[in-house]
Amino acid sequence: MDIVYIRELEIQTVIGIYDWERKIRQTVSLDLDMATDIRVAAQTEDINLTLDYKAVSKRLIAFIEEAEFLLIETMAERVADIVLSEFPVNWLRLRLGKPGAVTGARDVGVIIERGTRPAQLPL
Ligand SMILES: Nc1nc2c(c(=O)[nH]1)N=C([C@H](O)[C@@H](O)CO)CN2
Repeated sequence: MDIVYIRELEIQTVIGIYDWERKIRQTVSLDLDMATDIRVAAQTEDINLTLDYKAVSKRLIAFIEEAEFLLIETMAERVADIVLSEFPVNWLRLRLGKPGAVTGARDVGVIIERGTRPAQLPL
């Protein structure tokens, strides 16, 4: 199994549990590893026969920009649901970070894996 990935996709959104956070937009940063099979696309050079990382990115930007979650956990679960249900992906690993949310830390966040992990995928 192969991986199509997105790294450090930064999106502005309303996110957070505190009153002041409900009044501003903050940046979330997203890394996504998506298990798929790239071999047919590699042979044909047909974008329609692979997982289009631009299409995934545009869908997630549109969703997250409109969202107003309290917790990044909730956002992460919803993002995973979208990717698994709308794109040809059986398994994913998502890192969702909120850079600058904790003084002294560059980034904080969650990492989740969802779907059926391909047997030959290394840890
Ligand atoms: N596990 C989590 N911890 C915290 C979250 C969160 O979404 N998940 N959120 C906050 C606050 O919104 C924080 O980011 C404000 O600086 C605190 N902890």
